[in-house]
Amino acid sequence: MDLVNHLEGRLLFAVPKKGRLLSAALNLLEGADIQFRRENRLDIALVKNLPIALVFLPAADIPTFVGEGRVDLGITGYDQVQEHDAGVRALARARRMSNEWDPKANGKPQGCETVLDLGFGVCRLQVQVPAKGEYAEGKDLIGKNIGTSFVHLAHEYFARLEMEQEGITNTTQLDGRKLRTKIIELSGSVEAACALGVADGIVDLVESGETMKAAGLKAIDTVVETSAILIKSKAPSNPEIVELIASRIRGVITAQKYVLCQYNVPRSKLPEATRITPGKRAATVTSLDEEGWVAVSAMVEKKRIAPVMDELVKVGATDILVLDIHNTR
Ligand SMILES: Nc1ncnc2c1ncn2[C@@H]1O[C@H](COP(=O)(O)OP(=O)(O)OP(=O)(O)O)[C@@H](O)[C@H]1O
Ligand SMILES: O=P(O)(O)OC[C@H]1O[C@H](OP(=O)(O)OP(=O)(O)O)[C@H](O)[C@@H]1O
Repeated sequence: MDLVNHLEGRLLFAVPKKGRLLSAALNLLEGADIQFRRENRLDIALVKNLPIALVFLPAADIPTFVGEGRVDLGITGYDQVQEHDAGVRALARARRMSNEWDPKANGKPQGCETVLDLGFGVCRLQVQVPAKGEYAEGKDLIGKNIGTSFVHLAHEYFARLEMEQEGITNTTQLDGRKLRTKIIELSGSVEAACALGVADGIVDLVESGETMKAAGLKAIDTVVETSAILIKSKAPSNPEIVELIASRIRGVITAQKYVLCQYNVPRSKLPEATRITPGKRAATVTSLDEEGWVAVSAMVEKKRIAPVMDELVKVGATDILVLDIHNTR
């Protein structure tokens, strides 16, 4: 089937085609009941049960497609959106410098908006240097070679440091600055750059720190803290479907974050117990057949459930059950 000719009237939703965000993004789609079958090697998949088409793109390109309004919705890293925005700022600066800048040139709304933090893909974009070397802070790298895939964020980071060093406080003077620090664009395995003599320092992502440690590097500063986000274009083709998808995904995320805690407690202890499990809005309290006892059910953050159960036992709760929540709205 020629999929491209079946896109008419469908909302386009970009999903990372590979890498760290792919499997969590696919889990979210499944949880939100977005049903599709992706043909081998095809980067477009029609959704069976909604007027949506999924477009599988590199995470780094998704902010461009969404920002230019070519795609309505997307899942990518906050770091990628920041890098894209820094690239747009760089282009605008270059145009201003060459007097080519025409603010009315593009009447269409540009840029993307964050709809939701998705809670996965959590890591930091950090400045890293050889662990045993002489560099201790970002400014020690001014004038040196920096390897990175995040060239625009690295450029802005070092431009700021250079300006600070020169006592310049007016950031508009970023325009037309020739950076003394050399930013070297690398597309992967950035950590190898120092050991191979390509760079004195790097700007790259760190999650557990294993890759950094294995490469004999240490972090000396953080440029951006990031996690996966749902973004939308400023003028989506169908705002109602965007809201529907956002609401379904929000429900899945909440379900993943919370468990349902149910227990019985003497009515006299109810105020203490509901202080421990206040619920999202409020705990649900029902009477039990047994005189003087009530049953309580409340949503509790998954990561807090063990201490919450300890506290409940202390105030006299019994028959405590913890249940997974499949979905919520
Ligand atoms: N170690 C990590 N832990 C958590 N999230 C990460 C990690 N590495 C990357 N990410 C997130 O996933 C996004 C995509 O990175 P990833 O390395 O998977 O890229 P990719 O699309 O496979 O491209 P590449 O070919 O450059 O590796 C990053 O922008 C970041 O938001
Ligand atoms: O702190 P850690 O848990 O070790 O994770 C950090 C690594 O993960 C990412 O790379 P990835 O493995 O996705 O491959 P890449 O280098 O090809 O981008 C990132 O670029 C780091 O190299």
